[in-house]
Amino acid sequence: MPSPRSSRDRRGGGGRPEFLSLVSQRGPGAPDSPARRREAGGPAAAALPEEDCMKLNPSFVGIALSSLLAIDLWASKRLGVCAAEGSAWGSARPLMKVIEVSGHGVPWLLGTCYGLCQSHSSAAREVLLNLLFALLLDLVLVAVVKGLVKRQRPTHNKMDMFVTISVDKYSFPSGHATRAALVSRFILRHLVLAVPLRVLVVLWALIVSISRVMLGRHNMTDVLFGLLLGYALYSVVEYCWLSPLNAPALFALWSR
Ligand SMILES: CC(C)=CCC/C(C)=C/COP(=O)(O)O
Repeated sequence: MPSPRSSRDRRGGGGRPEFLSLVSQRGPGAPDSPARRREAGGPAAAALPEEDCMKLNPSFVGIALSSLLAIDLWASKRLGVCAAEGSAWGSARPLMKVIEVSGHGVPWLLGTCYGLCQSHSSAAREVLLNLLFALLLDLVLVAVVKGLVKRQRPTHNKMDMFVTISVDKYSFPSGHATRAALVSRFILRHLVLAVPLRVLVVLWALIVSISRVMLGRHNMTDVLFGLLLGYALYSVVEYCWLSPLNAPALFALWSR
């Protein structure tokens, strides 16, 4: 049984805690250092503790991720050809900014609310109410992820965007890309459109997404993740689909 004295000794003289730095614990002269164990020989000598091995060899996943991020930064900078008026495709910047507005939250929210006020059929009301729910869910989700990840926008981005909120200083994921994927999937599922129009909807989503990198607003990974998130979010919206049966109060608000 350990004596009261020995436990006091471990804490250092006078009852004060004793601090052990990693250097004194792991230095070559330290009693339990790997080097000492190797010198001492014996079966346990060659086996390094797992934590030491991990420090010496950065993991493969870590290297792969940092390489991917480096490629992302490099390629996104090269593709940011409309990032400023003086950039390689600077003359296309005004057109890119029109495309940017076409995927912005404000026109989509206002347009959906306007449609709701004008709709006379219960089917249109149901679809538009769910579109409004989808757009709001998207805004909240993107804001939460941006706030958690806090990835800065590319250094070549000029922050001259139309109506932003505080988290929009961050870039991961691209809110325009999530909205483009979500809205286009929604439209393709709930609007009866001729094939050329369906193709146009898909093209619009792709152009909005590509324009984020060309304008220098985002890195490619922000946009790719945004597209995946928006696509997945549509499935959530469909799963929680609002109808007069499960949300009668909401539908009563818009019926006349
Ligand atoms: C203020 C409202 C209603 C929406 C903000 C829309 C917006 C500015 C999103 C940012 O998009 P990116 O992340 O693609 O730059």
